[in-house]
Amino acid sequence: PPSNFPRNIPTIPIWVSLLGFFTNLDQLEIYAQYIKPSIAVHGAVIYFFGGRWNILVQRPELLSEVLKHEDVYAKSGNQKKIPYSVLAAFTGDNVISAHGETWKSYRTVMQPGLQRQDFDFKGIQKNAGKLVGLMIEAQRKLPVGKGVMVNPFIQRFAMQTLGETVLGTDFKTLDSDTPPIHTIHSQLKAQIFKPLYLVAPFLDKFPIESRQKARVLVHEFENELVTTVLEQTKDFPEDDDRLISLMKRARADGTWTEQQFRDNLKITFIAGHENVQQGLNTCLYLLAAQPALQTSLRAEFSFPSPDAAIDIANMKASPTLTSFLLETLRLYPPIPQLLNRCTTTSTTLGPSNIQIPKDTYVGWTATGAHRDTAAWGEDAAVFRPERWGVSAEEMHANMRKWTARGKFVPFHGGRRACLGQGVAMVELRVAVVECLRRSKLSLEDGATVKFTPAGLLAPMGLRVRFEELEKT
Ligand code: HEM
Repeated sequence: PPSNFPRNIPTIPIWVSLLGFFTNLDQLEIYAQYIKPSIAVHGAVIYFFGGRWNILVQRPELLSEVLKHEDVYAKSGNQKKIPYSVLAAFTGDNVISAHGETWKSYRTVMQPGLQRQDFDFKGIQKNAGKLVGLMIEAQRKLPVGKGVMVNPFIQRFAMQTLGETVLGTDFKTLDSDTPPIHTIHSQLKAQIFKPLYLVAPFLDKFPIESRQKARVLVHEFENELVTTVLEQTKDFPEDDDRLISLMKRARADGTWTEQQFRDNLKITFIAGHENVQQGLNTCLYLLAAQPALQTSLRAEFSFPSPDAAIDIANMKASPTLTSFLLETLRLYPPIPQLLNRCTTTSTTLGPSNIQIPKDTYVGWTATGAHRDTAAWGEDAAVFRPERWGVSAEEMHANMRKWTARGKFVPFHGGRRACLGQGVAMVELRVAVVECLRRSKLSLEDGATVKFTPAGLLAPMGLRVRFEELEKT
């Protein structure tokens, strides 16, 4: 690491960042074996990622300090950090990665559209119903004992729901498994999240054939997305207050440039479906592995008829469902690590005075903060929903308190907290309840589940068996 990096925290050897590439360890195993022993003691470590050395923080007190001082730890996304990379072309300059006045202009336009209270919950339920129907149908075609590969179905659900809920667009991903946006995006993702390029993005400076193809895919994806959304929303009324209409008005009145509109549309599509997708994958894994949990969740809901609408208020008040989701997001945060802040001045972090020079990338491991034994107790790595409290009210209060303290940060916190948290939680609640009301879930016998080696955190290639329940 550079000579001006802090001396009082350890350095994780560079090869640890490459383990996901040349071993079959998943990122939870890599964290537990190679990062935790140092970071748990010192609260932060020096860590190689994204082609540079960074300061990676775990201890919640340090993390909340970073989140609070946004002027010192300024957002600096891929477009600034690795502008030449395929990843930067994919995500562009957007509401998640921008800083200062540019970010404010993005957030001012988008916040009212994303934090509405009147989303189409019936639409989410309809999609969740289709998702479960597709998975049950796939199960019927499999030999006894085999399970359905759930990720492709969940991805289609997450894209469709995002499209209808916030972009006013029917991507048709639940009616066909090969709509263009789904196909291009799947091909692109296979390229983008290769661990080697996440760790060493400077390789994108070289004329590597697969990366050049990935760049072409990025353009195809952007054009397909923009064209589909604009076509489907062209007749929306002038004063419409859905997110997409607010974004189109910002483009038309010059608040945003054409590229800013495109980049923010892309990031809404990406962040709006992928994180939910990975979160739901993990939910199905944990449910399938714990039949008793399914029984208690099922007992919490009663449905007067198979088509009865799900009552969202009832779901929020449900302690078993709430604690299940919070505990899932704690142990398996879909965004497990982020290194996208850069110091605007030299600074000192925490009581042990970690001296950080100007222009240093700082980030955190949510995996680590969520499993920090000083913050969560000796059983921090154990799935124990009861830790959230007794009533749903108490659980929500704990969530807010623990987010403010930096110990529960799946949606991060402070001014830059996720704008889609409300929608995401509703999607997860509805999808979980729909799955349980229609089926019993189990893992294939002897299945060993591994998580992703890098990037978003989720079980890889998860197969779940669905046993259809009698309609009540
Ligand atoms: C389980 C699902 C989700 C998770 C775990 C999640 C997580 C996060 C995290 C960790 C951040 C902070 C990123 C950073 O600091 O660099 C973030 C920001 C953001 N998320 Fe989400 N997200 C989820 C769903 C969604 C959805 C469904 C949408 C939109 C429909 C969304 C829109 C956003 C936006 C716009 C921001 C930027 C906020 C800002 O900086 O002003 N997210 N999300």
